[in-house]
Amino acid sequence: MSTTIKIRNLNQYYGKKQALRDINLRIETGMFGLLGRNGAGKTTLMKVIATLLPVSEGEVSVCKRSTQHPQEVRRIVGYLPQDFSMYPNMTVYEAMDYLGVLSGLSKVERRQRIPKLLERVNLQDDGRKKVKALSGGMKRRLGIAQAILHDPKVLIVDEPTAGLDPEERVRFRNLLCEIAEDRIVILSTHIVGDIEATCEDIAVLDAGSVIYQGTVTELLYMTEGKVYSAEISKRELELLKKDYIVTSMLTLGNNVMARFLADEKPFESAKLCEAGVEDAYMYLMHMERGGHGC
Ligand SMILES: Nc1ncnc2c1ncn2[C@@H]1O[C@H](COP(=O)(O)OP(=O)(O)OP(=O)(O)O)[C@@H](O)[C@H]1O
Repeated sequence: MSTTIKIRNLNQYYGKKQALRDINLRIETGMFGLLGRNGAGKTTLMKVIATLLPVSEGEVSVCKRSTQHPQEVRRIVGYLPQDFSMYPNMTVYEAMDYLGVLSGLSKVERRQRIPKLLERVNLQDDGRKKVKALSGGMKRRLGIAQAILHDPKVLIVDEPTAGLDPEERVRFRNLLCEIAEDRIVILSTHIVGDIEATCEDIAVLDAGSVIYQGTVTELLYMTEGKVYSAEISKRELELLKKDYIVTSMLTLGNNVMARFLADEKPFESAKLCEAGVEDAYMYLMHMERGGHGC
């Protein structure tokens, strides 16, 4: 069976408030990144796909199963919400076992599956620890183990790396990439670096609309030739900010190394740089807000 998510003309409302506007997306096997600032509509879209919110208008199907039949979709979708927490007083193994019972797994299946899953998320030595004693990163990994307990074809993870230290973040991202080898993993984040490191296909949401859908490479291509850097004084930086979008800056003694977007070389000492996803994202946001070049 094909692993594809199809979203057609989706409009989603909370009462009168429209959270998603005319979304059309097709998502295939692999890591798919959903990027957008706070309030852009990422969580709403993920909840619709996971059937936690009924579709207001439009059509959503997961592996040819319509979200109008939530039970069918839930069998093939795993979801790790932003504010994941589970049974703090149980041990890791007990919590997994309990969730296995709720998912309808037999005792034999649970005995076979749980140790393998704990190993996959590198918690094989922590089965007897209380859930509340785990670190933030370990809890997130346990969250993944519970979300793939029923071996779903689609795994949806909402802002998983916020608050993790760099080592845990890399470990977590690698885990998601492994899981995405034979299924769809949708990763929602406002951390551009997470997308850069893991996803080839992405969608960028802004104020409920998809403002970009395609590959990271194409997004970078759009910004090629528009990213410059220059060492300037702090006063010059203030002037630069008035005319250009500054995407990063690094203090160098009294000066600043500024990275900014410009359609053409603005002054002699500015050096053309290779575009990064963060630059491309800023460019996209600027164009979306009615910017005419930089
Ligand atoms: N239960 C709700 N009732 C009313 N409005 C809501 C509700 N949940 C979300 N919204 C609104 O819908 C819009 C989209 O919110 P959503 O949580 O999907 O965005 P998000 O991109 O996931 O943001 P974040 O990165 O902060 O999680 C926002 O304007 C938000 O205020």
